[in-house]
Amino acid sequence: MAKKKTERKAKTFSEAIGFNNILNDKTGFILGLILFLVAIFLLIAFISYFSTGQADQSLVTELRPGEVENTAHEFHNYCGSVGAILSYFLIAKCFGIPAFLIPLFIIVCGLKMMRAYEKVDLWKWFFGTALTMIWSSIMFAKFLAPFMGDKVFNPGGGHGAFCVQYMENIVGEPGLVALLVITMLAFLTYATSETITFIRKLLNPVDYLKSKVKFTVSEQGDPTAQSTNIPEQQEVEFIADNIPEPARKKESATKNKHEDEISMSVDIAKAAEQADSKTVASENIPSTPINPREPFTMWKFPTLNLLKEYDSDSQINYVDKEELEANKNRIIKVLNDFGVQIKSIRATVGPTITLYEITPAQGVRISKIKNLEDDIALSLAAIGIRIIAPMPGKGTIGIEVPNAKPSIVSMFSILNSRKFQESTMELPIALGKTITNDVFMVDLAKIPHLLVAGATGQGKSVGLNAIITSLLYKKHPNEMKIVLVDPKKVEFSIYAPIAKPFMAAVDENVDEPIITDVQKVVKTLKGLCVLMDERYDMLKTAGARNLKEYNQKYLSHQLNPEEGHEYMPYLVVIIDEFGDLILTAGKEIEMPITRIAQLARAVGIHMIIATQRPTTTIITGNIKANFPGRIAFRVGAMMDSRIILDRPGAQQLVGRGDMLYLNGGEPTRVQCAFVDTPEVENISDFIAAQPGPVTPLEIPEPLSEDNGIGGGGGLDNQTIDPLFDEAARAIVQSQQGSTSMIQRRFSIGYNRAGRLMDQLEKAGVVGSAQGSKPREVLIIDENSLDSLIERLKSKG
Ligand SMILES: Nc1ncnc2c1ncn2[C@@H]1O[C@H](COP(=O)(O)OP(=O)(O)OP(=O)(O)O)[C@@H](O)[C@H]1O
Repeated sequence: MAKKKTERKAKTFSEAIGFNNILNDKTGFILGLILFLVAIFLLIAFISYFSTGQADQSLVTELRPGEVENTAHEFHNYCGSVGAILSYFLIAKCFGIPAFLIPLFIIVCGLKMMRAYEKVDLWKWFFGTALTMIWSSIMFAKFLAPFMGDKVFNPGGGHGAFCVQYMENIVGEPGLVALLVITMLAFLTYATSETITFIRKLLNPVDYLKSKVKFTVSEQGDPTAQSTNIPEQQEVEFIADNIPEPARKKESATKNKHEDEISMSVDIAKAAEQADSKTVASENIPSTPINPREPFTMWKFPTLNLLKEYDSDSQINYVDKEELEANKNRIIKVLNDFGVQIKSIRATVGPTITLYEITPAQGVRISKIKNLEDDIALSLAAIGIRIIAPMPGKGTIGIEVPNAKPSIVSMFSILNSRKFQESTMELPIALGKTITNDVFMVDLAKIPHLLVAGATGQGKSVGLNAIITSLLYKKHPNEMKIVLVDPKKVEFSIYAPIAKPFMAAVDENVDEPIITDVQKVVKTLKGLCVLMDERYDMLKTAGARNLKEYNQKYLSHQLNPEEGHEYMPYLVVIIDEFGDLILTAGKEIEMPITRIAQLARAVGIHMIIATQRPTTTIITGNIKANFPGRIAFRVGAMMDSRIILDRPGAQQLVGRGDMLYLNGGEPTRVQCAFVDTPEVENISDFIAAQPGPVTPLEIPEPLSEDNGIGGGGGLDNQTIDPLFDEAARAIVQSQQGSTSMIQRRFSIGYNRAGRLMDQLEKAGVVGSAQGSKPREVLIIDENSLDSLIERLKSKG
């Protein structure tokens, strides 16, 4: 790819003619200035040629040695003998009047070299001026010459006159005229697609005029309404960007012509600002007294060449103007059919979808358009249409329509962006690109836990890989550890090489830290709960409120390592196919996950759980309450979307990494970055090849099999409330975990009922408090309760 880029670069005009080798800023400027002056000289000589050419003719055609010096002022041209000779050669001998395009092109070259107009594409100018000059020289020779009388030169020059003669001999006068018209049309069509529309209108003027008469846009009869939102130059920009013009599809005969009348402004998302370094993380040593990266201060972060570059990386989104126009017309038609008039329409082209933003005409209620959702979707006949009515914060309606040719958002383009490279987030996760082509990043440390769900094959695994990859590009092994749970056994095996530097595991798993066995998962999660408690104790003794504060204190020598203080890495726990685990191990899994999710944020433990089964048995109320960050890939049904995001929308995604990200507020549609298995393998091998930690970070063992969560861990039999059994039974029978119910039922005070609830939580009868809502009851029937109470008693 890099090679491709270089090849492409070498084709720029300046390089092709060797400008770049001689150009530094000053020489470029001086050369540009010289070119500029040469062009002005030529222009004066050319203009002067019109009046002096006849007088100089004989001198130039029969030039004798020494005459060039013009000592006796024989030449009349303002620019002397050189001006007379050049004008004669370029105008009379070559191109006639169109030779004026030569100094024009030289001026453009000069301005470019002076860096006054850096964005000028000299190749385009070269071909544009050369072709125009050749064509118009023939044209002038054919049509202008007869009117020029006895001028010394042919207006098309020697070249024009010769070509006219030559072609007329072969194809006659009509053939020559036809050739001139065809070449002109071809050139104009290439230069701007408006030519096609113009010719169409020209070919069918009656229909066009009829449509003009029929058309009314504004309900209120406001004649200016239709033109208010037609940013003309946007259209021009759009055309000038050289958008590929695929063959126009046959339009339906019944097409409503007035659709053409509402112009659409098109925003083509700009490419995200790219950085130019090879690595994305700063390798600078922090300026704290203790270096947290010791002893691996020479750690090299993965380089960008480990990732694959795609063609789409070097260009902005592919834009098919025909497609935009067709969609626009269909949207306007369907709305019109239902009596909804609109004022303006605006399209924003993203990597995989285009957002059409509609401003309804005055007096049209948004609810009316909202009711037409299905009709619009039906008329556009494409999957993945999402209607946002109204667009939050705007008075418009958004219709997201998938692009016929989506572009891949490569991990390379995301990690190479300035936004990612300059990010100071604690745990930066680069997810992909939004519709406006902005790199979409979130800080896992702030989310603080993420739920990822979507039907199978819609991009979940790629999404998890993108998350892990972005963390590996930014974090040092001392700063972050990962716990990977992979019941499918194959998804995360590519990360095996980074186990030692980057993973954490309980003692028995250190050799194979990627956990695939359910019992090991339970043990690891319980171990994480113990680690969490230990970290809390350390934070308490250090007087720190969270891991960041604690680490800062440690690094600035405010904590004594001999008292057990050490630098604490973030822990990211990633559980794939979380649904499978819940189905096999149930509450045993859910409870430690809930506990970690509730409490672990402050101590730097963050969780990402993924499932392809978005059902209420798997994504329970408890899970939802504790996983504020949600990512939904495409799902099969609206119900699934409601379970993941608390709203519909995910069923309308297009798949292949199209996702909705939600963390409070409104969901954002993001095209997930694509990272392929070979790329992840490259990164893993790169990391594994360097010196780093030799064993995974050890997670403490849970105290005993039953200890910890759900086994009555932390429940002190001495202080257990005498009403414990009865209260537990009342809760299980009513399946209602409410403190006020206990208060009422046993006529006890609020404090005692609260303590009882805490004990019931520790015993695993009810879940944790959820604000004012009743707690979730974790024991389904009395039999299970009896066995739990028996276990608690036997522990004594
Ligand atoms: N961001 C993306 N960009 C482009 N294509 C993608 C993207 N994400 C996924 N795909 C395509 O979709 C295919 C399936 O993706 P992936 O394996 O991530 O799905 P999944 O949801 O994890 O499936 P499963 O649940 O069966 O593991 C990929 O092989 C790839 O071709």
